Amino acid sequence: MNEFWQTCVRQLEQDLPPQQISAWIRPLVPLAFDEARAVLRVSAPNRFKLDWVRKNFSHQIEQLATAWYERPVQVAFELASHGNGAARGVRAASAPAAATASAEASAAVPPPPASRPPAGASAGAVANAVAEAANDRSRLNTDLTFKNFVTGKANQLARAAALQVAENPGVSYNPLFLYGGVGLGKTHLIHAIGNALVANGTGTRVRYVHADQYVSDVVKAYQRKAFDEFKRYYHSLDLLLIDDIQFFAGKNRTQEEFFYAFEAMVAQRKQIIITSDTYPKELANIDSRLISRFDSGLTVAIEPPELEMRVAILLHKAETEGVSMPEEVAFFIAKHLRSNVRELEGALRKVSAYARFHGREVLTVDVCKDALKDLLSVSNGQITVENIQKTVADFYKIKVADMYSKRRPANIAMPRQVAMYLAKELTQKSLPEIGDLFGGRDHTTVLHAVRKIADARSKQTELNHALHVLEQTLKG
Ligand SMILES: Nc1ncnc2c1ncn2[C@@H]1O[C@H](COP(=O)(O)OP(=O)(O)OP(=O)(O)O)[C@@H](O)[C@H]1O
Repeated sequence: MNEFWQTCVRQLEQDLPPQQISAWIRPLVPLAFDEARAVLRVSAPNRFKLDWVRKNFSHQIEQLATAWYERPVQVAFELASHGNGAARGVRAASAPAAATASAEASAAVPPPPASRPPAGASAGAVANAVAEAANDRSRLNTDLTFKNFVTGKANQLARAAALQVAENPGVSYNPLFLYGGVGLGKTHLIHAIGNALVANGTGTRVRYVHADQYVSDVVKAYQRKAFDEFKRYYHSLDLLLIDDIQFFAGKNRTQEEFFYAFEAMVAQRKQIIITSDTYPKELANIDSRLISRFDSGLTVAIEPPELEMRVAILLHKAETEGVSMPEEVAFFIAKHLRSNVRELEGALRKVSAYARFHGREVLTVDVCKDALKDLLSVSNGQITVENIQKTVADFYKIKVADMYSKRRPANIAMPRQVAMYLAKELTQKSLPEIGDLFGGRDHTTVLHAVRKIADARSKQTELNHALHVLEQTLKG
């Protein structure tokens, strides 16, 4: 297993910039490989790193492990405990080190105050230790700041609102509700707000929590009958950043607890910032009193970046990672990859690893074409009806098959009509051809859909916004 791990790290070093290797990969410790279940256990030094690595690198590590062991391998991340030999990744002076005896133990328990730095430490070291402890408690990622958040038309409103909240927490917009599709920078922006407040040095108690984690904190508080402690902790925060709130769907007890925390915090002018993949009223299986609270502050969308912004993001990321990228190369990538920033980051990593591996010092369009062959073949070419059907189905979270099916419940019929409207608007296909591609429907059905959506779009702001996002995603 150790041999695998060394090879795995070496391979990741080819694909990822050095900062990411030292921040996320080096602190991981392989614990054991369970032959029977084909599970590789890997520990991370704290909850934040664990969540981040699980979200961003587990796929790559699993692929490497699968290739090494020559069968599908699953990677199970867990928090380092003092006993599992991974403690070297845990900062001795940081508060959570004391609290993370096991993965679960720290979850519902409020982190203790920062422990005293060791005697004899310099003032700078003390400040660093305190800042590190604050960051560990807050689960903030210090790499995600306003400074490295590229702004454009798609996110300028969200960024302005975020800056405003960072300057006047609890006063201006409470809650701030940010919504948008995957990989568009919602998480980045809320960490930036948290980091800005921690950097003020006013001792603001900040906590970033993914909605999934909050749900599991509620479950653990339940199991341990520790609700008072749970409440005291969440209600005592000055800033709560809660990511991907759509994961509260159907979790009634979690919603109830969150409702109390929300009311308590807002009444005391403590700031709450929420992200979601959709705007409040569109959230499914969330209590209506919560939805109305979510909408009571400021709700702002982050939209997919337009071409120039995608170029700016690529150039910025390339520069920070020490990759020299000519503008024409950035334009080439940005023209072909249109959906989100995470996809652009992945492309940049691929291109630079490919260039390094093949000894190509200068990135050219030809290098990109080779390096991104797989990605480009998927996104290449004109807008097709199939592409529209898939994009609309993803957006409304229905099955692509429902685009052709005869089912007619409203949650399917409306997206299908939207897809027909976009097919008419964005492709050269005739009404009968579109009808055929939607499960052999008559051209009058398509015409009806096109007229209906065009009319509704002019009257309903939310629909107009959704269509704008879809058009942007499809056209780039
Ligand atoms: N405007 C931006 N400038 C610089 N980097 C960005 C920008 N927007 C997004 N990113 C980067 O893109 C990646 C994905 O962003 P992030 O995780 O914030 O997306 P998200 O909207 O929270 O997505 P999800 O809903 O999937 O969690 C991150 O590495 C983030 O730093």
